[in-house]
Amino acid sequence: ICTVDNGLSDKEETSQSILDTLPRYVLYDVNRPEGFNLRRDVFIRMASFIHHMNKVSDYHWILVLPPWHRLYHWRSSNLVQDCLPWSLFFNLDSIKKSTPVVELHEFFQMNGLRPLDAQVTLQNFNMKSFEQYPDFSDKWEVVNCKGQVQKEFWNLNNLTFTKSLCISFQGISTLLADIVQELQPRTIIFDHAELALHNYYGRQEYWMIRKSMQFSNNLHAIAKKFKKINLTQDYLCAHLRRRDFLYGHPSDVPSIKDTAKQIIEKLSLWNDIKTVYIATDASKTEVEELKNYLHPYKVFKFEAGKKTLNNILDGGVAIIDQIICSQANYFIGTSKSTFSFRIQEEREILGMPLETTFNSFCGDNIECTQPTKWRLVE
Ligand SMILES: C[C@@H]1O[C@H](OP(=O)(O)OP(=O)(O)OC[C@H]2O[C@@H](n3cnc4c(=O)[nH]c(N)nc43)[C@H](O)[C@@H]2O)[C@@H](O)[C@H](O)[C@@H]1O
Repeated sequence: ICTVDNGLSDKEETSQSILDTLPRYVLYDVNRPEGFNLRRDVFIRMASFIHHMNKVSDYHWILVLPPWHRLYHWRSSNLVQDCLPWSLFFNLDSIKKSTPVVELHEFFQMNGLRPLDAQVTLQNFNMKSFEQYPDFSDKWEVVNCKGQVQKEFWNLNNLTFTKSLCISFQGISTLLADIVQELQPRTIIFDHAELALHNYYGRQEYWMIRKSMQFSNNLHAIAKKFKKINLTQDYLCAHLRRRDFLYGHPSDVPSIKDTAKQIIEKLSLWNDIKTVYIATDASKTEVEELKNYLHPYKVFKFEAGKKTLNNILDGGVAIIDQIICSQANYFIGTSKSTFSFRIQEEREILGMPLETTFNSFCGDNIECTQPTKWRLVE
């Protein structure tokens, strides 16, 4: 989807009066190592910014969905996982009902090879070492670039920019409107969009955009089929985030033995549940070890066959895990994992009872606090 095929070139002149009637576009990208579910959160912030622009500006603004591109956590090295459209994972009709968005290839059909008017790389303000009380006020400032500025987004050498600048940024995503007001671009790309914070986290607008992010019908159908065959009774879903979490958040990740112990403790409180569904990025060996500890409970895990994996890729498999966990009778997730947060949100949207949703594993022998209950606001 990252090709330009309509033949429009940057040489084509369009008169100012026509330009004034055309929509304007915001593109964005996120810090490379960030995972899928943090990126979903950044989308909400950028969508909120577009809503704001469409309230305050004379132009119609459209958000260009950044293609999914070789995420660090997608581990199947035999699959090509570049430049994937959002429609592979999400129901675009649903997203479009709440926010004006286009896929990158649709943007190219409209813009051709014209350079983007502006590339803005967001960066943090330098903290002065003597600053005892950091200043958290919303602010931005054009500055010298701190490090390397991304030159090729999504490996596309045909995406060029007329102007490129770095901006120290601290504040909510709607503050980006001031930058747009200053630069007056028709097309602009923000890099490191994750630095722009939520406008109203957990409020009405947040949930309106969040609800629109439904997964694709195809992924729902695969999850439904798996459940129909395997999960015929009430089940508990456990999301075990491991791999980089083992050293990133060691005190939040229990050993496999303790994970089993904590699952069995929960099951003992819910007499009707005798089946466990495991969603995890753990290795096969760890999953087998867990299954042994959980014996004689029935334990299931979704494994995509070769053909299915080729179609839905690693990202699709992860979403199927999330769909199945969202619909479970009881959910226990990994503290601080956005993968688990998104499941909890989905369960709120589905109206699952509170006590079955906001539960997390604790590290071995640690009395941990349970997750904040971010309730849905209509
Ligand atoms: C330490 C931080 O962790 C953050 O991860 P965290 O919030 O859990 O959640 P995500 O941002 O989604 O990144 C974790 C990725 O790991 C895979 N993964 C994790 N759990 C599962 C699972 O149960 N099933 C399947 N199939 N895949 C899983 C999946 O690709 C997922 O998008 C990252 O966003 C940050 O970049 C950073 O790495």
